[in-house]
Amino acid sequence: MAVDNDGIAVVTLQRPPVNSLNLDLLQAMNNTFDDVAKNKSKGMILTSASPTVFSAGLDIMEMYKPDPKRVETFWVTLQDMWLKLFGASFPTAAAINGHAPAGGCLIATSCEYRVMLSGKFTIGLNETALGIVAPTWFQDSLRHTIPTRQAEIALTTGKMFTVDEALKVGLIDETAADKAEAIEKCKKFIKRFDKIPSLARGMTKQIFRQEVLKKLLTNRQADTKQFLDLVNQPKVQQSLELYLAMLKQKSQK
Ligand SMILES: CC/C=C\C/C=C\C/C=C\C/C=C/C(=O)SCCNC(=O)CCNC(=O)[C@H](O)C(C)(C)COP(=O)(O)OP(=O)(O)OC[C@H]1O[C@@H](n2cnc3c(N)ncnc32)[C@H](O)[C@@H]1OP(=O)(O)O
Repeated sequence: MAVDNDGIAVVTLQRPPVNSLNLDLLQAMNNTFDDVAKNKSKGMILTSASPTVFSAGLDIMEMYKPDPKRVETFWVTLQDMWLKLFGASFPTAAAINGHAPAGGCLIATSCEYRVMLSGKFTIGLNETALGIVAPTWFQDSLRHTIPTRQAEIALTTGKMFTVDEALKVGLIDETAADKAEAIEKCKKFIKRFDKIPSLARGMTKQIFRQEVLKKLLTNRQADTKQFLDLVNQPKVQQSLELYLAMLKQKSQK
């Protein structure tokens, strides 16, 4: 992860090849978010070092034949990451310079503003298409971004939106021709708060988001248990094995 700081922290996800979210990356993100808060940055922009993938979502290897202690830590660290990002009092934006499926879409929708590169990229919560259920807080992040009806249809169909579709439904706010332009547009969004007192801004955001945050905070243990029960089901392990094989086969073509 690289952080450039000119008052606005640009945090670059840098875990080749596809920025899949494993325990180490999630821990690094949490430390970085804490630093951004401590350094009193004006705001934070999340982007990717990959030219084609913002993030491929959760690292499936963390869930396939998992070590019991590690997979639990993995999930709790993912919950922490979401609580810190969705609940950040400082302004957040995502410069989405590539595909953003599942957990990649979760990161983007946890931010306050999204600029995505024009091109053949897709973004969405595709969980149902994989035969799994997007956790409540994944669903809430989408519902917080696009109208409820479109969110329900997108979630139940596991829809991956093209850039044009994402713009039309409000899943992204703007498009950009390249990464530099996407970052500039995100900076412009964050600079809109230059004349707004930061305490009032931060508290307003937290009040606006508190219902959704509280849902996970009061249900963390049940949410973790639900995930662990699901991930340890033989049928889910079988699906993960097939999915990994499919991804591998595709990457070797
Ligand atoms: C499936 C989970 C089932 C049950 C778990 C139970 C509960 C789940 C709870 C929470 C919800 C889950 C949220 C998630 O985020 S699950 C992850 C969903 N992600 C995806 O479906 C994306 C999969 N990847 C892709 O579609 C493409 O890789 C992508 C479009 C992002 C990029 O394509 P590109 O052509 O650029 O790269 P590839 O050649 O496909 O991949 C390169 C390399 O990376 C490996 N890879 C890709 N994605 C993942 C991943 N998410 N985790 C681990 N590894 C991944 C891929 O296999 C290739 O590896 P290799 O062959 O070794 O080079």
